[in-house]
Amino acid sequence: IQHAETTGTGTGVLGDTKTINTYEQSGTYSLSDRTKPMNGNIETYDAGDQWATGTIVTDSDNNFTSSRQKAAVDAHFYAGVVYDYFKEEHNRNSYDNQGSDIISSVHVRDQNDLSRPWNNAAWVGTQMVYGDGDGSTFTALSASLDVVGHELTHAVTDFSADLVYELEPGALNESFSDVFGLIVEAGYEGSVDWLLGEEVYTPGISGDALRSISNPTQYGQPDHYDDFVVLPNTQQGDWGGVHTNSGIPNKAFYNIANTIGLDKSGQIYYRALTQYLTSQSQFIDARNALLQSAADIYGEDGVEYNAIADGFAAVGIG
Ligand SMILES: CCCCC[C@H](S)C(=O)N[C@@H](Cc1ccccc1)C(=O)N[C@@H](C)C(=O)O
Ligand SMILES: [Ca+2]
Ligand SMILES: [Ca+2]
Ligand SMILES: [Zn+2]
Repeated sequence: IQHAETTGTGTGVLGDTKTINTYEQSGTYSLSDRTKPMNGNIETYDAGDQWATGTIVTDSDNNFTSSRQKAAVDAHFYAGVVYDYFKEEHNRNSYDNQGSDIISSVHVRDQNDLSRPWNNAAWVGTQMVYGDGDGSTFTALSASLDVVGHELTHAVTDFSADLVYELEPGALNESFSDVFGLIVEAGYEGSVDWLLGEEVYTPGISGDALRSISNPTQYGQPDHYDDFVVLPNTQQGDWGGVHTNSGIPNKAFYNIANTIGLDKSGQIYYRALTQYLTSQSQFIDARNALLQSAADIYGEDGVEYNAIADGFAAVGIG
């Protein structure tokens, strides 16, 4: 059978044209990127408005330009960008450092409410899933690189620190996903916006975002440990407010990155996530893990080390 790695074009959710890595088999093209030094591939599926993996997205002419294909084009392309970041910046081969498949599904609906579009995206332990958004709160979430970076970082976390998704460890889990989502986006776009989800949040309102790293309180998150929000450790309570209290370590990251830059911060944060943090790490443990990582890489009591001590002290930690 004839088959080959091919290069196609696609239209993204926001109307942009992207060049994508596809795979041709017997005249049909699919969203399977086999160009990376992985054991698996980067593959993108259409869940058919269910909570499912679905079927791999295919096209007859290698131009993925239909309306239904747009979210898949973005999920596929941005998964490759995030793969490249972890490989090039941290020499990590996919989320598990074993080169495993990176699978994404778009047009996913919430397992608890299949009746309407899903205003979210997630890592479900085996793959990324993206909702279409209802068009008011969100547009299709794969259209934003910081979302894709956020979700794939959850996979990295699961295969390293494995921070439990509740209370302070859960807020750290969320914060590390925001941190690397932001760093990947800044590296790709050439400048940092300190915002999360601005490209997909409230398509009818310009200039807003789901979260701000530089000013968490702008979107209802605390930016100091004194303002930690106690919520029930239940699904309704967002597992103790993991998306709320992530504002505290997010602000610490802003303080640090604003002092020593995103590249050094990324190296320190990656080392802490993969070498020192564990499933029950609390905010103070993250501070200490980041201090140790900075000392390992840049030396005890260096500018980087002190930026971390100061950045966390400013949010009431350490
Ligand atoms: C299974 C359901 C819960 C999963 C929550 C996922 S990990 C998550 O945190 N998703 C991000 C999506 C995102 C990321 C970056 C920028 C914008 C939006 C998230 O923050 N979801 C919000 C809406 C939430 O779940 O409260
Ligand atoms: Ca952003
Ligand atoms: Ca908006
Ligand atoms: Zn998350």
